[in-house]
Amino acid sequence: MHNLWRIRRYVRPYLAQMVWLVLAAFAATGASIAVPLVVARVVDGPIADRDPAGLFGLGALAAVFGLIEAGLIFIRRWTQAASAVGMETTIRNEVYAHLQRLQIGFHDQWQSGQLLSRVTADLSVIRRFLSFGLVFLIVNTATYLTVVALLIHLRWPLGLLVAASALPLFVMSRRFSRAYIAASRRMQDELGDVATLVEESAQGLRTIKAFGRRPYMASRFGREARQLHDTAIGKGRLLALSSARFDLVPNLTLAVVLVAGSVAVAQGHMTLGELVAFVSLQLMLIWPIESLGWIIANAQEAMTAADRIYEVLDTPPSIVDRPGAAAVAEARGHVRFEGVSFTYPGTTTPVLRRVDLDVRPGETLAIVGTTGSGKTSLVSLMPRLYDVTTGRITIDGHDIRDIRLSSLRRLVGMAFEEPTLFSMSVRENLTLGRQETTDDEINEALRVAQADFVDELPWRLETRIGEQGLSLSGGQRQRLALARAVIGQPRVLVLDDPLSALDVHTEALVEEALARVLRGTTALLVVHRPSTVALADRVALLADGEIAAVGTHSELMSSVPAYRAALSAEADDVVSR
Ligand SMILES: Nc1ncnc2c1ncn2[C@@H]1O[C@H](COP(=O)(O)OP(=O)(O)OP(=O)(O)O)[C@@H](O)[C@H]1O
Repeated sequence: MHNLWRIRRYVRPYLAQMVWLVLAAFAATGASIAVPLVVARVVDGPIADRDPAGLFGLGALAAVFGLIEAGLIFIRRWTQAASAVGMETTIRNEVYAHLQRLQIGFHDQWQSGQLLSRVTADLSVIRRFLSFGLVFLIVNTATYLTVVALLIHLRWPLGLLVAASALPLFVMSRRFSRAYIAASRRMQDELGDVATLVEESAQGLRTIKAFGRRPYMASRFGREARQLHDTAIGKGRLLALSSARFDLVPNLTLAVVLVAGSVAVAQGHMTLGELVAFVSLQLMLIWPIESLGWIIANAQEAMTAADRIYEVLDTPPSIVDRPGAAAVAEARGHVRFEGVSFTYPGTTTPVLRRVDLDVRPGETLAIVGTTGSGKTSLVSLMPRLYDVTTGRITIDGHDIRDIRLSSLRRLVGMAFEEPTLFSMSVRENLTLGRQETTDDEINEALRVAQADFVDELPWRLETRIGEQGLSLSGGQRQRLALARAVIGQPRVLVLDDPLSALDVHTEALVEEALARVLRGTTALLVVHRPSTVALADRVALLADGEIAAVGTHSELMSSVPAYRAALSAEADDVVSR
């Protein structure tokens, strides 16, 4: 309940609209309550007196009330839709922005399908609650109380009987809500699991097909979908059973009222018109009671949805600007790792231990090591994708945690082994972090990355690339990612094996152009192939998370057998790939 209550912050801007719509709903209910009272007058007046002229006036009055009710319902529904969609959009934008702010460590630990279902399905549940559940909860409760008060006023013994029927309804609704909340949380979590599977399968479709794993994946998906189906059926059954029970109470009460009311009319304690009005009013209670099950269900779902959304929103981003962090406009690019150790969040074994490195301005340091030795982890610390666990990394003597993140990410350009391109134009992909880049700078970056294939694309820089750039080859994607990293000549360039998908000829061309870029910038270069090592001034050998040796390529070749082994193992690996 607490988290659902917190949603009120998003309701506040729409408070005036919400008040209007509740007032409209009240007025509409008032108009509909008035109709049975007019009918009572019709029965006891013109019908009993056989006065057709009187009938006309009261009939017109009932029609006016009917029209007013219809008009007010239109106003309510219209305002309702606009305000609820507005609130949903605001929350969705906030959750999305928060997800962007959260560190990579958070995303490592959360399945993307779970996040997806929170941003879509859970928010729709909250929208439904704000637009229907909440409004009907208020209006139906008020209708119920008003009608019961009127019934007691009309004929108190029968009215009290109707009021007493609220007791079993109360007991039933408590039981129902307890069972339903567990079922709805289970279903929302399972929905997230299914979304994760769909997303993974869409991304890994090629691998699945290539390994002939379609039947296996289909059966895995079938199992999850079946589970979701069973939970949904269980939830539906719970709702159906409760709705039937909720429905039974007013109908049984109605039967008792009809019998007792007829006796009262026969004994002259009540007029026929009063009985008609009583029964008509009592019929008006059926919808508020029937809808009780649905409203409780909707409120429970909204509570679990709010819990799930706040699980994300309440996770504070851990990689943020420190208080007093400053922008660094000009840097020479002197990079130092001082006693750096790093353990991935949520794990206990350090993947980097006591790493000390000194990369002078303009120097290129290659990082070599066997697979799993921690190369990617090491370079990921540079743009603060993760923060060091102990020790520090400095640029020109500033701890990178004391540099504003926006400034740091301008100083540091990065290309990953797995290049991610977005469903946008080549230009937008290239200038992702630097919108102000000129065409000349873009062309220069494309030249360095040997990405002249862009000229042959149908709309050159404006060509949209498919989802994740799938319509490009692996090598083409890598070259675009490399161009993106070198654009604007960042002071520190971090390249995590950016040439792995290139053929030998293209690689040689890229290396040649890259050599010129590297002269003007400090670079950390994760390298697998001996040929790429030539780009570096010095090499650091990483073994099992520790720096085993630092020196020039020829020094290490001649004096460190582990270096020779690491490079030849990588070379073998490349050949076998
Ligand atoms: N997100 C993560 N969470 C937990 N552990 C991780 C994560 N990413 C990598 N690791 C672990 O950290 C260690 C170092 O991985 P890393 O990717 O840095 O090695 P690498 O030298 O770059 O390997 P490769 O040459 O295969 O790319 C490995 O044992 C890996 O299992």
